[in-house]
Amino acid sequence: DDEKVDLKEHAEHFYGSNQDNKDGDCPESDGENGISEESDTTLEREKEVPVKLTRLDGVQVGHIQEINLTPGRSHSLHTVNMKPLIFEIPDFFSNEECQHIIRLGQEQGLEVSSTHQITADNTLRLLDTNGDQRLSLQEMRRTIEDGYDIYLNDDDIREMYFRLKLDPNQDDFISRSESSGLKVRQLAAYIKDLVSKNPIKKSRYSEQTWIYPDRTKDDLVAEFQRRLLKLTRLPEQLINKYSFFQVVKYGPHGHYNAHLDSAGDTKGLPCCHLVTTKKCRICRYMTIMVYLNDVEEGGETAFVVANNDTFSDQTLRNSGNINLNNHCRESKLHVRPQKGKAVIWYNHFIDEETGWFGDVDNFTWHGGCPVIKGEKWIMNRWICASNDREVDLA
Ligand SMILES: O=C(O)CCC(=O)C(=O)O
Ligand SMILES: [Fe+2]
Repeated sequence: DDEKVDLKEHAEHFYGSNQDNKDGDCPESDGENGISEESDTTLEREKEVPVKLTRLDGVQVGHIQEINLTPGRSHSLHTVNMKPLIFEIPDFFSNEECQHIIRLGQEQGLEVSSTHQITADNTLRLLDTNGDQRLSLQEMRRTIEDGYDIYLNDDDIREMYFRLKLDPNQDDFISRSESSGLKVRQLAAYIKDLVSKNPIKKSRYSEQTWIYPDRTKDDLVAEFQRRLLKLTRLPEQLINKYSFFQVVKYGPHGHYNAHLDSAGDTKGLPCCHLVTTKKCRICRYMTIMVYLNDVEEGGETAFVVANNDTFSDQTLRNSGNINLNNHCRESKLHVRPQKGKAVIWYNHFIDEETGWFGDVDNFTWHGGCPVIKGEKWIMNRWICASNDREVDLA
């Protein structure tokens, strides 16, 4: 799953700042003093008003709106949270529909989810964050998380030091001289071996498959597309293109550590859905996730920093709360899995000037808490957009 690698690589550097490249094709705005009195000119201008992205109005937490998504059935849209904006639709899928999607996934065959290839190349960056010329346990933990997307606790790290003879004086610090004996190749091999025996240490412990609506002549998949269009009221090009979705199964201990489903944009990288190169960023405007079964225990979707006053990438990473396998309860908001329930959120804001793809919403950091009992099936549908409205609407 290459794109997850990209998400991780790029996401880190990008949030927080707002340096969208807004020159070029930005439509002329009629600001306060640009309004013409002449009616024909006004008409002319109205024709040119560019299509905008839509964003449902949450109003306030607990707000319920009746919505019409499919003939003969009524649905309701519940506002779960405002920061970030999250909605739920109970019974978005009926029991039969959930079964049907699970079957589609099973028929296609699930594969182990992966986010990162552990390679023995020498790119590991030792994160001496406080610059004291030695690595604390926390700094080593962060080094391994960043380098390999593997989540260790202090005892795992001590065990690793012992096996690799990295910390002979056992003071829990890797000094400069100790780190000179650190062979990245050896470390990578150790981590690889540890994870093969202990997949629970991976950031994502699940199985998955992709379903492509255009290749799947399936009535429900087509119906799903229609429901999305009615729900989101987005231009249909956005719904019809890149319409593939993921079916995911978590077994006992299955989890997905916290992440953003999309990346920010300060380096001006192209969106991954528009290019075939690896140097790209994931551009997903919305996430629609549906629980396909009831989980006996655990498996909540956790929004790690929801409703915090401020967001800091470093604070989040140092807190250890990305590791939902160990820190699920520390998250600020939990959504309970419930068969057929859809959870919907916006990974990006709408850019005020362009009316199109804006900044990433850092408050959407989220993941799946460990399944304690039973299994958990979900489907993930992402609605992609980019900074180029013309390309998106083509
Ligand atoms: O399993 C969950 O609740 C969250 C899954 C998720 O965030 C993802 O697959 O991107
Ligand atoms: Fe996600």
